Amino acid sequence: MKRARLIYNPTSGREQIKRQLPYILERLEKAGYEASCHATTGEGDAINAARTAVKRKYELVIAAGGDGTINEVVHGLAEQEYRPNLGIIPVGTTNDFARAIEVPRIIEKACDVICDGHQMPIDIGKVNEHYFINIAGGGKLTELTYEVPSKLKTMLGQLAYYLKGMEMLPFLKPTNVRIQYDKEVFEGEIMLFLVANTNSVGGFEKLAPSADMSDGFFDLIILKKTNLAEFIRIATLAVRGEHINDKNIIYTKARRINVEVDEKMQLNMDGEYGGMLPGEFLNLHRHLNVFVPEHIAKKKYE
Ligand SMILES: Nc1ncnc2c1ncn2[C@@H]1O[C@H](COP(=O)(O)OP(=O)(O)OP(=O)(O)O)[C@@H](O)[C@H]1O
Repeated sequence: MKRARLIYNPTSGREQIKRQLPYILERLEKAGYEASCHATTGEGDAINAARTAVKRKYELVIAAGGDGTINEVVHGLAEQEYRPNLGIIPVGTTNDFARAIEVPRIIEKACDVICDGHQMPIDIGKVNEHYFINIAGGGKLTELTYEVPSKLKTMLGQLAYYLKGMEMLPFLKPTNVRIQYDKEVFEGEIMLFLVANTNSVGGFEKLAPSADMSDGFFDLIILKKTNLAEFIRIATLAVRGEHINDKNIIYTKARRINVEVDEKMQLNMDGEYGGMLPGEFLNLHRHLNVFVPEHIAKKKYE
């Protein structure tokens, strides 16, 4: 019999997952899985729970939580040779990745997606020893995000927050970097760079309009040094996806991106702290099989 392990964060979002556990486990059993679950206890625990599920050779691992929990589960699976299929139940405050693959935030419907059994092979990003499934990035702006008390989780969700809270903007400072992407190089001062695997980032659904999560490429966005007025203008354009042709933006596809920095720079991965730069971003092509709605799987992959 196939076995499924549900890894859930009991503190995610509005904490509705706990009440729904019997329902989820029953749905999995009906779909032919022997199902069990693990409640995460704090930072890093979902990584260990995913590693254990790999060791025990589960066929399916389900991450239930926000982007933080999903990132940790992806980390625990992606580093292994044997990788169970991944299901997502989006019950977090922010679920950009679930939105990218169109998994609904309603638990019953997310269970339908898993139990219907349509899968899609998804690229995973790796930088140094960290993994991401949605987006990574760096720059002073992304460092400021950790100081935001409201804990809006993804970087650009926080950018939108900053744009509302204008008092943060004067703190935006450019950083000197050398970014090598495939055979090209950018050297100079930037406000931020983003390495996107999907086009769904904190409400900016057109930030990386041509991102394709299984083409083997990242969408790289570099925002060069700008003044405050230009920065706000470009952020406004980004809402409509009209930033990509701006002279201050480099927008391109790349498989391998190497970032060198003058000063130390923090890395943001799927909205969480992801270690320090310098680093090399590698695209692990079609590295994880993820359950998606039928119409998404049919579009390209079946
Ligand atoms: N039992 C727990 N108690 C407190 N924190 C936890 C627990 N389990 C996991 N966490 C932490 O919660 C973080 C955020 O989780 P996640 O992204 O799933 O939820 P979220 O609802 O989107 O986030 P948040 O409530 O922080 O806005 C995880 O990265 C993890 O480190």
